[in-house]
Amino acid sequence: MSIPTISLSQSRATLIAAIRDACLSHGFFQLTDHSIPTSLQSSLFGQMATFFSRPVSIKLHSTKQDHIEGGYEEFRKYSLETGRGKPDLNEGFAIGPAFVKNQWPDETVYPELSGFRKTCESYYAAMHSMAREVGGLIAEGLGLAKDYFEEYFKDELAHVRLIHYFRPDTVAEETEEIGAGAHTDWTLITLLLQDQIGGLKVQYKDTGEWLDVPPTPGAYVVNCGDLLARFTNGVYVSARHKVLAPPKGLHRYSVPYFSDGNPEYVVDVLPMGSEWKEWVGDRKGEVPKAERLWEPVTAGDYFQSKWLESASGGNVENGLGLGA
Ligand SMILES: O=C(O)CCC(=O)C(=O)O
Ligand SMILES: [Fe+2]
Repeated sequence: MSIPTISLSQSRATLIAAIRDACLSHGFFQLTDHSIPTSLQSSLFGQMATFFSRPVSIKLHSTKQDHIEGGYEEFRKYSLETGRGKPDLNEGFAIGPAFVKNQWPDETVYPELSGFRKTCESYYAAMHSMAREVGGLIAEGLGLAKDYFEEYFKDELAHVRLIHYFRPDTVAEETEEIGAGAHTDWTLITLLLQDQIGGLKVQYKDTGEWLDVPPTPGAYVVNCGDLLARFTNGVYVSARHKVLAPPKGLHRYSVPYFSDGNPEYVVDVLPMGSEWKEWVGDRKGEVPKAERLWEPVTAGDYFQSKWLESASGGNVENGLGLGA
């Protein structure tokens, strides 16, 4: 059993149906034959390796100042698994849209980082278009117009997060350590690029089994987030996933694009089209209010509440920011 791999170069109808099946079963799939250039992916990985290899004191100069901004996020800053009580073994660099403050490293002071900002901005723009494209395919699969989510994507407060996972010397090899604790994403969809190290696992809702998401060069791992689950009243799966810490000496790099939406957008059960009937059996038509699983929420409020939960210490007994 593994998550499906779906090629973007097939007939639109087949593609839409394949994505819908994946959203209904695993909530995860890999997308191949997309239009993101390999050269952009490799320059991004190159820039990430250079940035994260700088001393912490330098990286701290570009520390992110609040939840919507971009910038450096220290090792062990977050704990994604509610109640696990331990911080995740990763550091990151968040990139927000141009209308928020991004704490870029000063490339005149650190010439080794020249091109970092430009590469990150190109990558962000490419991911925003890809998210809109995938959003269109998902909308059509729900029997809605292709541009149904346009208002959601307009002035979207999405973030790309450059992530660097490693096991510090102080953490024994034999301990089972977690790079990112089990969680669901807070997004409509997430588009993730991962390197060849592996360690990402997704829980299959029917059996509880943890399935590997095997590294596939250049492919995007796409998953449904909590907002897509809310839009579909829980029919599309926002699956739990986690990342194991790499073995000592190995470094894993991954890059999710979190489609968190326009902060003002109200997320509520969709007016599902006629096809909804055919593929969801007895849950047909517009889902009656009495059966709704969640109350409407703005995308911005949802993002803020989840961010505070993972960063405030809510998931870690003695607070966060413990440093490496
Ligand atoms: O690094 C990965 O493979 C996944 C990261 C992730 O799930 C997250 O940051 O939400
Ligand atoms: Fe995630």
